[in-house]
Order: sequence, then C-alpha cells, then structure tokens
Amino acid sequence: MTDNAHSRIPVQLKRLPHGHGLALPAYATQGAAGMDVVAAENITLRPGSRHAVATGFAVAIPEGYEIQVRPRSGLALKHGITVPNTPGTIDSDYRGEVKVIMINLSDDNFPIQRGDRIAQLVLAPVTIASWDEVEELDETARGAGGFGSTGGHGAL
Ligand SMILES: O=c1ccn([C@H]2C[C@H](O)[C@@H](COP(=O)(O)OP(=O)(O)OP(=O)(O)O)O2)c(=O)[nH]1
Ligand SMILES: [Mg+2]
Repeated sequence: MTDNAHSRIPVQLKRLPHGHGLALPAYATQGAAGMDVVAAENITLRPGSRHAVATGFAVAIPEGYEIQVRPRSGLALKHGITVPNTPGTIDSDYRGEVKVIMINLSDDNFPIQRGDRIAQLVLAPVTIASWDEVEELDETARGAGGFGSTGGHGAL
C-alpha cells in the first residue's frame, strides 16, 4: 500500500463472516485508479460460464459516489476472464455483499481461489441529472448520425 492518503474519501466497509482473514481491496501502486479486490470463495469457471463471486464484505458508500467494478486486464488478456456487466455499479444505498460477476470467455476451465485478485473497484463521483423535456433539440453537424457514421474500421 502506498501513501496517497491525503486524497482519500472514507468509505465504510463491513466484513462478513466469510470475509475474515482476507485482504481488503487495496491500491497496488501509488497512482492506481482501482483497488484490487480478492475472491472470498473457491470456484472454477467453466468455459462460457459466469458466477457472482463473493468478496466477503459490504459497504456504505457516501452519497454522491459510486463504486465501479472493473475487470483486470491481465486476466482478460491472458485467460479470457472478464466482468460481463463492466463497469458494475455499486450504489451508495446498497448494503448487501459486494459481488464480482465474472465470465470465462476462454475454452479452458479457470479456477478462482479464495484470496485471488479478481477485479478492481473504482470509487467515482456521481452527477445526478434532472430531465428538461423539450419539443425540439438544437441542431448539430452530427445530427442523428451515429453507430459508425463517421467511418469505421476499414472504411475508405
Ligand atoms: O457487479 C455488481 C453489480 C451490482 N452489485 C450490487 C450492488 C448494486 O448496488 C446492486 C444493484 O446493481 P444494478 O443496479 O447494476 O443491478 P440491477 O439489475 O439494476 O438490480 P436492482 O434492481 O437491484 O438495482 O447490486 C454488485 O454487488 N456487483
Ligand atoms: Mg439497478
């Protein structure tokens, strides 16, 4: 763990019974955006299968923030293991166990051991919108063009 405490936002965390003895989510380097989070269970992900992996803790995120659950690129690149709902959203009013939904996109079984770093958690501010319903929207050069309208892969 590194010394970037000056910029930290306190977030309450409650260990659940099966979470005792596990490392808390932690920043691996001083500039890390995410805290690596470890699995609280042993599970083998078969090819194509998915599972909500226990973390062994619950949180109370301050209002105005969320926690995003993101995959680790090493697991994605080397093993085809990722988070299908990335970024997963942990709401500030959620008090259940934080879980990491993982999917195995490879052709091989992938064993997860309790204590393995499986994903990363990013604390992020949330901006709250209010709808301003109108009859007409302003015109732009893009207009309704989207979904590759400016040219995509291999376009001339
Ligand atoms: O990767 C995730 C995503 C969600 N959650 C928990 C915390 C979150 O606050 C709650 C609801 O998540 P979300 O809003 O993404 O799911 P939903 O399908 O919309 O369920 P709900 O109707 O409960 O909001 O589930 C996790 O533990 N891990
Ligand atoms: Mg929801």
